[in-house]
Amino acid sequence: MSAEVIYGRELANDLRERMRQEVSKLSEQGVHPNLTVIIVGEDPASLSYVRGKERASQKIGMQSNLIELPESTSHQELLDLVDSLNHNQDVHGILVQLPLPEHINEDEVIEAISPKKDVDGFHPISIGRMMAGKETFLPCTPLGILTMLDEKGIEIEGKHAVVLGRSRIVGKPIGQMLLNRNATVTYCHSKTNQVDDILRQADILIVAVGKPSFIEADQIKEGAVVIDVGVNRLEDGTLTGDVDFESALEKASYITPVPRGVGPMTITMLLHNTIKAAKQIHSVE
Ligand SMILES: Nc1nc2c(c(=O)[nH]1)N[C@@H](CN(C=O)c1ccc(C(=O)N[C@@H](CCC(=O)O)C(=O)O)cc1)CN2
Repeated sequence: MSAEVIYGRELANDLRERMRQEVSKLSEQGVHPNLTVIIVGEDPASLSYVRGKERASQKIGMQSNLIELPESTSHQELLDLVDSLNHNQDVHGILVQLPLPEHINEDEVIEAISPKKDVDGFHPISIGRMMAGKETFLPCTPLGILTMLDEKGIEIEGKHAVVLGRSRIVGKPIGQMLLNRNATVTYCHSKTNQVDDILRQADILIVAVGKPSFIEADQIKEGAVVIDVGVNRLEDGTLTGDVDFESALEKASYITPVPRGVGPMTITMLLHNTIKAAKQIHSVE
């Protein structure tokens, strides 16, 4: 078998074109969706992601503010900034780029963001609503993954989905979101026993561990759908996923590449959530 490769980049481009039209319609109604992104410090990867978010927003005609703060910014200064953005009527989406420097308490900062503007979907209220299966902002990477599966017509209900990784951004929420769609979900992590036996049972395998080529073909069930969320920069500067793409290609039915797979969908879903926030705040359709 040779898997079909799911290119998130292509789907992201189609979706962003539709969003561009939506933003233009909203502007005619006097609503100008605004995404404000805060970055603290100068981590090169994070800087590149936030600039990507700014570019993507501007390309679809959305207003975007990028606030770059020095590493020395205090916890209180960041909380005060978030508070002022919560009260700023012109701002619809607030995103604080993670990770934050160690002296800042990430949880407190996330909890300070108004749930109405929580376009990352990381606020405990958003997470709680997601767990209850209620309408809310869903975290961008998992939402991008579900959108890719749906776009390909891949059945989720009744399937055994195995999630390797339990991060706040990807692992935990994607498992819950697949459960909400009636998949049978198993989480695996660094302390899981006999992990390979579990991985080989996966109809849908989500890998988000941040270790280059961690998963090889012999850990994958024949015909599985393999979603690679890893973004690992190698010493030679190339980017690779958590899955050994070439060998997995022969075993899977569908597979996402790195780059051009899940990554571009993350930013696309952020734009989607910001448009949704603007519509909700202004009560327009
Ligand atoms: N507040 C948040 N912080 C972080 C998030 C998040 O969703 N919200 N996710 C990650 C980083 N991230 C977005 O912020 C992100 C990672 C990767 C990509 C992406 O498009 N990857 C490309 C390759 C890009 C490259 O060449 O480096 C791909 O996979 O094709 C987008 C966004 C952590 N922090």
